[in-house]
Amino acid sequence: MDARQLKIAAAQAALEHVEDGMRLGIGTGSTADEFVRLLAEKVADGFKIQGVPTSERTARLCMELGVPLYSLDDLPELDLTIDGADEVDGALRLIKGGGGALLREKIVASASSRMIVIADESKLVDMLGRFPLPIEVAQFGVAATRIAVERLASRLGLSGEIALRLEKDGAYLTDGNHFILDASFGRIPDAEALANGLAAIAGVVEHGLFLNMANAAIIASQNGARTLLAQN
Ligand SMILES: O=C(CO)[C@H](O)[C@H](O)COP(=O)(O)O
Repeated sequence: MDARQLKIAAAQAALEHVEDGMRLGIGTGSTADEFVRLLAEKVADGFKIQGVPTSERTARLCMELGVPLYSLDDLPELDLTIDGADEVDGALRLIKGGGGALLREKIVASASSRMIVIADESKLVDMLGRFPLPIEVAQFGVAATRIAVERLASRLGLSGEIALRLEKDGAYLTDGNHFILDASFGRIPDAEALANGLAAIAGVVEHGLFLNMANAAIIASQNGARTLLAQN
């Protein structure tokens, strides 16, 4: 299986957890896109779901393919969210936000009774931190926020570049009109301390550490898709 087929395998396995009539959070990224394509085929066959997208990108794809969408304000309590991840550790703690949708992804996952992560095995790590941690920050005072993040990192014994995410026309802007700082700290031994510290910084809107959120992760490899369950 090539990289795309692995994503499709994970998405296909996740679809088995989606029941007729569910209120469904729909994630963002290339793996989540495969899930949307498979879901759209079921919807075309008469399967009923109410979807809440985690980004404008996912909303566009859903609309193009006929997946019914609602806003989270219309459907503030969801049954299940299916989303990708940039990293997954053995305790199903995640780094998310590579696609820039971390704030909406975290809000939607938090509004869901269950979250299932879909990924290929390249995303599995023994400790979070190989992937740069996305931190969504207010545009106002970004230099001061970055210094506050650096000081926090140093208190926790972490170091590494903290880079403003760029795209071709300048700084990358999230759907909420915020900037992203990508923090290359390397291995993060105490993800809880980092998450708590980031949450306490005024300019930080949200960070990409998703701790105690995923109930299951469906990991696709050449041997098929296997499901890891959270211990909580
Ligand atoms: O967090 C995300 C977007 O903000 C994505 O879930 C994450 O980046 C994984 O994307 P992909 O499936 O393309 O590897």
